[in-house]
Amino acid sequence: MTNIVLFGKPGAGKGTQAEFLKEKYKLTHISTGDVFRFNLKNDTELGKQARVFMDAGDLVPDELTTKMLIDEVNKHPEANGILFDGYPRTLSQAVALDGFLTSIGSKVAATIALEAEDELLVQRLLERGKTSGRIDDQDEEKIRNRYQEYNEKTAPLMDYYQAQGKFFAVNGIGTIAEITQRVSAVIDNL
Ligand SMILES: Nc1ncnc2c1ncn2[C@@H]1O[C@H](COP(=O)(O)OP(=O)(O)O)[C@@H](O)[C@H]1O
Repeated sequence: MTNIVLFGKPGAGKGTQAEFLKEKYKLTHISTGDVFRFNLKNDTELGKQARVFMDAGDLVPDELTTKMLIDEVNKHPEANGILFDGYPRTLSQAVALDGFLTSIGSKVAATIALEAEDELLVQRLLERGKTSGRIDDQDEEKIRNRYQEYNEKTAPLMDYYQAQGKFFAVNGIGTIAEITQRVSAVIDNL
């Protein structure tokens, strides 16, 4: 199983790249943001619990997120490999993911970060907010809060994966195809 973690700030293009990479490498794409939004839309119990955090641009608590993630992975026992998009976002989630993958005889092969500056990303999100209907993309203050969450809770994961020799950063600015190319070069070298 080749499990890849796609890493990057909000708006870095993880979801866009995932669409191409999952086809190219026959991976199962799990986006925690998409799963949460599906639950919000369908007003499930999980959706009810996650809504207040998501709408404010806060991270959903680890326990809830990790349980949901493990349930998602378990839905795909036949997977060739999983493309994790939006998980892990905290150290506790990264440790939980390692523990879970070890328990099923697997591991994270690489964490690939899409890099771009905050100012460019905030503009991208505001643009996306005009059409996506996502409440968390429509208000600059909520967007800034997501960056604060990222800087405080998610950025430390770079060191975590670097210490395991699994962290790769690629330039996230360019055409979609150029960036797919850069990420592919990392995967092809694993
Ligand atoms: N791993 C996670 N841990 C906690 N909350 C999460 C996680 N993944 C997604 N969420 C919640 O869903 C929201 C949207 O996720 P996503 O679409 O991946 O965001 P973004 O576009 O900001 O990268 C996050 O702001 C957060 O509230």
